[in-house]
Amino acid sequence: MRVVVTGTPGTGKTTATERVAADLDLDVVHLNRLVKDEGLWTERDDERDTLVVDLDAARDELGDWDGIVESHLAHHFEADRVVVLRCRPDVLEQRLLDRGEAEAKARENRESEALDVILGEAVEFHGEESVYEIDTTDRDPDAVADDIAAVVAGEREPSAGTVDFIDYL
Ligand SMILES: Nc1ncnc2c1ncn2[C@@H]1O[C@H](COP(=O)(O)OP(=O)(O)OP(=O)(O)O)[C@@H](O)[C@H]1O
Repeated sequence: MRVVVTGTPGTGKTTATERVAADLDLDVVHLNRLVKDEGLWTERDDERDTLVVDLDAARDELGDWDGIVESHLAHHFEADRVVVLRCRPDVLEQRLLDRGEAEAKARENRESEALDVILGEAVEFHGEESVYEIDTTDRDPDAVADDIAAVVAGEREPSAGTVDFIDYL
């Protein structure tokens, strides 16, 4: 079973999937770490202080994977189920600022979250029947991890478009 966990930076993918890995004894790939460790990028985006990921090289590196891949780019990979973590944009912006991100980056991600950018891509690439949206606002990481585990176990119905953050633009 291949499950990707995607979502705007700050929705809590790394935090929640670390707990799922511990609870379920599953392999979890944190793609951002793999990209850095293996040099799977093409250039540095100095303005955004990020690396431009080489998705083909990342696909090759992952090979015939099983378990969970976590990243805001994870929905670009083939998968059986696609979890999209969501967070109310003002809360998301604050989480990013608390994590030490630059104001411009926090604001950009707040706007992207309000516009459903990643959810839209996930549905476009995989179809609504494969997408599971989980709102992490006001929920602790263990509760989010339980919801992801329920997707892995096949105990949740697909859901997309269940949150509406457009008023937070
Ligand atoms: N459920 C939660 N409630 C409150 N804060 C959270 C929650 N999950 C994560 N956080 C905090 O929000 C910040 C972002 O979390 P995390 O790094 O897991 O997000 P991410 O989606 O993996 O981000 P990135 O895509 O940049 O790796 C961290 O400081 C983390 O401690």
